[in-house]
Amino acid sequence: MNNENTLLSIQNISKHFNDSKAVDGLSLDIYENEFFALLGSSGSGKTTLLRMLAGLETPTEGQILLDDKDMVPVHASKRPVNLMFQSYALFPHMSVEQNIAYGLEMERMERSLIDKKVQEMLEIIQLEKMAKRRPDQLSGGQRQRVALARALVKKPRLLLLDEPLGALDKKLRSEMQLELKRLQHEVGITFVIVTHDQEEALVMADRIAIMRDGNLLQCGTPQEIYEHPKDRFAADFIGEMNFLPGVVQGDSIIASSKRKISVMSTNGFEDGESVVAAIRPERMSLFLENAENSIEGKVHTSAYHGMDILLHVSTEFGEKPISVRVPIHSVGDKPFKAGDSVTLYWYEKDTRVFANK
Ligand SMILES: Nc1ncnc2c1ncn2[C@@H]1O[C@H](COP(=O)(O)OP(=O)(O)OP(=O)(O)O)[C@@H](O)[C@H]1O
Repeated sequence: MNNENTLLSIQNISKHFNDSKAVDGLSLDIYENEFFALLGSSGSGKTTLLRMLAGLETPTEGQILLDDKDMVPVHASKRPVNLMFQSYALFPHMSVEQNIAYGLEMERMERSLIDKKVQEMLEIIQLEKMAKRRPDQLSGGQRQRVALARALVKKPRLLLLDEPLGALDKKLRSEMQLELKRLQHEVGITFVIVTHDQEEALVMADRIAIMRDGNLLQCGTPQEIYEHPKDRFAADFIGEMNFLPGVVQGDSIIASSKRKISVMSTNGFEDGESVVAAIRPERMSLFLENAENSIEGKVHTSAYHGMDILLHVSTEFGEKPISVRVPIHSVGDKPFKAGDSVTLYWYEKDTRVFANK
């Protein structure tokens, strides 16, 4: 975890390509020893920002301070920063240890020191026994670890990773997410990772920045962002969310069916304003004591997911069925059929309120 010393301060940075504003006046601080994720949909400017940090793209305006020094005038090769691409770009004719040693040899480092550093990295990535193999004799996950070792052996202040797990299959991907986190912790170097996969960002990052249209929509810990998304877009982007439309009245929301939805806070909205009440599917339940909110409905579809059953329930709250995740242990092996009557319960503390737009 970070100790909240600022390592990198991005100040009002922009990159305009002709008339397209890829990054547009973005400011952000990244801490020492932090695992930071830039998350956003395609075209939101993540890669452009990363490339500016690496020195592969010159900002139209703004500053990038690393250890209080402006990096913008500094050539990519002179920055204490390393960028790892999705295609690991290992040298196919070289062994694992030669691949890791390459950057240090280019610096003409003394042989014994190179050997020591390579050995250290091999231990960290747990591939000591495969030091003599060539990349084509390794699995995808092992190749990935070699690429990481190669990027880390020169001990950059900052490691930038652009969709590093994009090429891996789902199972290996989740293994490598944990492995990357472990590695980052062990080497104590700040990682900035670009991903469009919200689950990946939640699992790996100490903090996440959600980017939208070249700017920062929200920045916070995974829990802050999941529990308190800034607006409807962020709520929809991270995890799943039900949105029930209505208008504010006092400290409640009145749905179009006139039914009252209790909320903890109307989030600054005034009486009569058009809003949505937002509730995550796993925070709704078929059995919940003392829940302030409930609604009857009919099962529209039911899908078995192993850990839980995902129900889509038609209610008076609108055309779109409400999604509910029902843990298997709470229903046993009792199947649901379309048309079954159910009642959904949820607490007001789990209900957020956003503008309806
Ligand atoms: N070299 C370029 N010339 C012109 N426009 C560009 C260039 N690079 C990026 N853009 C534009 O800038 C915007 C942001 O692109 P960027 O690649 O940074 O987004 P991204 O969030 O990384 O998307 P993805 O997840 O698809 O890679 C896009 O509209 C893109 O078309």
